[in-house]
Amino acid sequence: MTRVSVMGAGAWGTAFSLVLADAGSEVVLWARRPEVAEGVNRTSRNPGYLSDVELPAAVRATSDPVEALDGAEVVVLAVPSQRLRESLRGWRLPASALVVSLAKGIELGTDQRMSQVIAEAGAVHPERIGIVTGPNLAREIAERQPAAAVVAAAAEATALRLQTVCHSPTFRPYTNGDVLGCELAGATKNVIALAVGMGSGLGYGANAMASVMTRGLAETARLGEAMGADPHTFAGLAGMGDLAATCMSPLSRNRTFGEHLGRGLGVEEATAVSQGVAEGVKSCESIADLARTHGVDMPIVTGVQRVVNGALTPPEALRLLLSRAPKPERT
Ligand SMILES: NC(=O)c1ccc[n+]([C@@H]2O[C@H](COP(=O)([O-])OP(=O)(O)OC[C@H]3O[C@@H](n4cnc5c(N)ncnc54)[C@H](O)[C@@H]3O)[C@@H](O)[C@H]2O)c1
Ligand SMILES: O=P(O)(O)OC[C@H](O)CO
Repeated sequence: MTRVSVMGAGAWGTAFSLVLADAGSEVVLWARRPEVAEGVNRTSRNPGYLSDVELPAAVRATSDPVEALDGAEVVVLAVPSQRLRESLRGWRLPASALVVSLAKGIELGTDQRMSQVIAEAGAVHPERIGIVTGPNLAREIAERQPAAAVVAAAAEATALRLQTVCHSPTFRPYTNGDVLGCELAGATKNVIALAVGMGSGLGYGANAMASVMTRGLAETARLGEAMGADPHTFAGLAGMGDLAATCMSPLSRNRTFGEHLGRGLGVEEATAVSQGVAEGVKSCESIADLARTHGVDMPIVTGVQRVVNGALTPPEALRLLLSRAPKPERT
């Protein structure tokens, strides 16, 4: 039985703990708040997130990171992207453990992907790092609805080991060696979902949604190719798959946040009425920066960034997108 630590007891850390336990691992879930850890141990439910979901007996919790990490063969990092570096600085990861990121974001200020933050701040060799991504809305996963996912790692042995560790009767992970492409796709789809949400908040329907999704994927793939990713990644689960789930589902925090903006709320007001982290609100800045650095045109990401910064309203951003010079689809 593999001993896995899940560091972060939010919606996805909690749901993924259930997957790992269903796949046969012994899981220790680290929660920042002692009352959350105590609640998990006493009631087999996380009082803070998905509180109606009963967790398997193989999941126990602690608020002590040293206890959580003790003896872990696999460490799963489930804190928001912008909090990963500071979290890693406070933890001592077991020397030989595989380290997996669940976060979908790009770090502000450094423009680093999560695997890069783990290598740098956690002093972990890239061969021991993996990520899990794909169309995985936490609520559906916790209800054991079927889903596929991607386990990406530079080292094939790492990807295969992690695939085994999280392959449950309802969760089907595929391996992928393109860590860069998978991470870019996961972070950028959150920004595209904000744009789709804005369109929905403005009252637009399926045509607008499909147009933003498709052109959003085109600009994501452009950035990926410029940075050296495999173009096929963007048509797969980490790309098209996750984009579709996030943009279409009312469960998505990013899409919902965008809807609030589209209905006229400001970023602070939308944050106040939102539950859980909408990663795209921060990552739009770092992805727009990556686009500038690599000379890639990303009009949807840039439009979202300008709305988030308060430079444009959603209707103004839409008008700008539609008034761009006409061009062939494949440029
Ligand atoms: N919820 C989903 O459906 C889902 C699915 C796939 C991937 N993800 C990704 O997983 C990551 C985590 O998302 P989530 O849904 O669990 O978020 P969440 O908002 O539900 O929970 C975030 C967790 O991080 C903790 N946290 C917040 N600030 C922290 C800090 N400064 N230091 C340490 N811990 C802190 C919170 O206490 C909480 O336990 C995000 O990058 C998200 O994009 C989420
Ligand atoms: O709720 P969101 O918008 O963070 O999306 C959740 C997942 O990333 C979907 O795969």
